[in-house]
Amino acid sequence: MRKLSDIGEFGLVDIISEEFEECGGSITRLGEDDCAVLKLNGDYLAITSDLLTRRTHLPDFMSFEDIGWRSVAVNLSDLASVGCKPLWFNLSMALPDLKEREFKNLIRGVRTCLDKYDTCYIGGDLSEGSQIFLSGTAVGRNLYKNPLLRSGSKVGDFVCLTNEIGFSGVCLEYMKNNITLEDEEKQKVFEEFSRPQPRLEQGIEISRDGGHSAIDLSDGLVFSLHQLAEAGDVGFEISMNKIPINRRVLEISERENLDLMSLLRSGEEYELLFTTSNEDLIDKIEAKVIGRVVEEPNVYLDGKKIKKAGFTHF
Ligand SMILES: Nc1ncnc2c1ncn2[C@@H]1O[C@H](COP(=O)(O)OP(=O)(O)O)[C@@H](O)[C@H]1O
Ligand SMILES: Cc1ncc(C[n+]2csc(CCOP(=O)(O)OP(=O)(O)O)c2C)c(N)n1
Ligand SMILES: [Mg+2]
Repeated sequence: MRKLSDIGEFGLVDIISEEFEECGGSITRLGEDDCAVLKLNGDYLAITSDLLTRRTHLPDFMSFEDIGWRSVAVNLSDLASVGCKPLWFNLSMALPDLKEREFKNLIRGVRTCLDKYDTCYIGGDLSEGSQIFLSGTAVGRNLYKNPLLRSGSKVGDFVCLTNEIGFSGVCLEYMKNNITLEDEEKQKVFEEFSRPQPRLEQGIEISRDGGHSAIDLSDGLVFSLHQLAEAGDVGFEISMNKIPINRRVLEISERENLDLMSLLRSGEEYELLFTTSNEDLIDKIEAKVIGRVVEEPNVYLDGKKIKKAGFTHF
């Protein structure tokens, strides 16, 4: 009998999807987008859940405040990727017997992130547990009746990223392979990892100014390119030299002999990958064009197909 690790995260989502009919009011299908998007009285609402566990998502260098921040940010990033403004947030927690101060710091991190993005805390649940386990749920609304779905890419569109990437990959290399980082580099890498910035402003502008599709990079650039291309039944032609890898990341990679492709697969980054034909939008939000949408399915990097690989659970 197969076990979950033989089936993998996406196989498991398929098993769940087979069990349920399409849901009235939902314009997304189970497993296909970063959020469920629901049409209600002419409005588009988005709802998403993302969870964090100590072993998989929360390295020891993170403070309790960082952990609280991150539990909100990863959920708001999903709302950003469908171009929705966050409204409400709910957090369920299983916790070991922490010190009161640690718990208060965690909650302060939650509050700081919610305040930054003008989102209201509305409830949750608490249980004791052997390890930290935080499951957030966020609800948002699309102001422009143009929720960004993964399926919307059009041939000829520009393929874009909202900002530079790369720190999460360096962080993973540091933790897995113990690469050498100077103190200041280490501090920057840890900070970038601990405080992801959901790209809500850009996501909302992309939706307003006619963006066609979007996804966040939580599973890594390479994986997300494949997911976005597949969902739109199109292909992407990407130029390696256009991918905006942070200058300091490049310096570290060169010095430590890191493989750039593995950095692009690392995941746990929260920039948006999106498609649009609107060059004014790209200029306005200072997005970086990394390639074009083409008819031929698959993802081509400098003309060569790249394998769909990234982080998956189980
Ligand atoms: N337990 C589940 N039940 C139904 N759908 C799920 C479940 N877990 C994941 N999914 C769906 O699979 C897709 C990918 O999930 P996830 O990796 O969490 O998305 P994201 O990377 O955008 O946070 C989403 O559409 C999500 O709703
Ligand atoms: C510092 C660090 N540790 C571990 C990883 C490996 N990793 C890549 S993606 C990922 C989890 C992605 O989060 P997930 O729970 O799939 O988020 P979602 O896609 O649901 O938003 C992990 C642990 C990493 N990239 N960086
Ligand atoms: Mg995932």
